[in-house]
Amino acid sequence: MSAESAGGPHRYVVVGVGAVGGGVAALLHEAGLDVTAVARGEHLARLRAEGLRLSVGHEERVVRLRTVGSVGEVDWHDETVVLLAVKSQQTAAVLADLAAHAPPETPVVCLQNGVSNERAALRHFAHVHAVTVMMPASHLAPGRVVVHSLGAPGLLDVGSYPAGVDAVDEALSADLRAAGFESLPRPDAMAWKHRKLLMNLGNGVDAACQDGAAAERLVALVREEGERVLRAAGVAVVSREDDLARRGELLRPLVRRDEAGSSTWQSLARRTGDVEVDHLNGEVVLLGRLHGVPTPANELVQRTVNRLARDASDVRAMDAADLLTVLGEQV
Ligand SMILES: NC(=O)C1=CN([C@@H]2O[C@H](COP(=O)(O)OP(=O)(O)OC[C@H]3O[C@@H](n4cnc5c(N)ncnc54)[C@H](OP(=O)(O)O)[C@@H]3O)[C@@H](O)[C@H]2O)C=CC1
Ligand SMILES: CC(C)(CO)C(=O)C(=O)O
Repeated sequence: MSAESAGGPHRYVVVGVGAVGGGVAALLHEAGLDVTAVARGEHLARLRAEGLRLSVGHEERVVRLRTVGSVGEVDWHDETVVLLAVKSQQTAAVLADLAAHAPPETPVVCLQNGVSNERAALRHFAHVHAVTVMMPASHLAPGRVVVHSLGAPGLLDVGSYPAGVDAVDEALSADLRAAGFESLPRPDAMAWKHRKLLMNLGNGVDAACQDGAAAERLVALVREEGERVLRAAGVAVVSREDDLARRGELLRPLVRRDEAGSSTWQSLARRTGDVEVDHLNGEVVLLGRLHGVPTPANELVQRTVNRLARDASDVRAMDAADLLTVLGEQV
């Protein structure tokens, strides 16, 4: 626990140590926090054999994390906090596993995009927390994580789900600050996550389509639908201005477009076979259906990106102009 921390000491179990989870686990570990990483496959083998090759900004080093191959191998304690950092389509399987092994009072923190993970976690665990993840990072090869920021490695504001701030939020936020992140406890974390959701509606287009004016138009369409749907659903969303003010110049990402795109681009680039789009554009589609708002652009992006993932297609192989034509739109 950091000296600043309140409500601890905490032991962090990070489930999913890819771009975000790997970066957070490594930096918390380097700050002296007790961290266990849960990984799988070739990534797990590399972490055990060679450690995590971590780049942050221009610096690179190897970080030796305590690593296990499943949550069943974790030595669970009362003070354990789970940081869930898998893609949203992987959450259900992880939660089922966690429910079988972790004590039910374990706090579960969703270090993820989208807004569906917290609700899913609450079916199994009474204490769920939400983090708005502003952290451009990539994990494109086993054993390797790159944090693309020249400023703070990430901006990770924390709050209780569905609302409020408790001692776990305060302690986690302090530990994240001790690890170099920018972080504040926030009682309205989900309003921030809904603003982030609107931004992430562009992830699928970034993964599927070449850059250019047509892609920009398609992103604008999915976001306009998203704004309309959230308004119709009466969901609280922080303003674009507040979001921009919070980001300020804190991150200064160094992402090179040829090296890593959005997290959905990375899933497609790694040919993982599945993508997060059902929990990003699919969230807008779901809310649209519940509230009688048409969402053709989000439906098309959802279907298209799922198909590309299933077919293990190349990234950015499509021309967004073709998708605009399907929608009866043009640049
Ligand atoms: N990357 C980024 O820049 C950002 C990502 N985010 C969000 O953060 C969340 C995590 O994304 P990201 O870090 O990119 O994802 P990654 O795919 O890079 O990392 C997820 C890791 O979890 C592993 N995993 C999945 N299921 C299990 C399991 N059951 N047991 C152990 N390990 C498992 C994956 O393994 P495998 O590869 O085998 O599937 C992978 O190594 C997402 O919600 C994303 O949208 C938010 C902001 C920025
Ligand atoms: C880094 C960022 C903001 C945009 O690409 C992101 O959230 C993601 O990749 O999912």
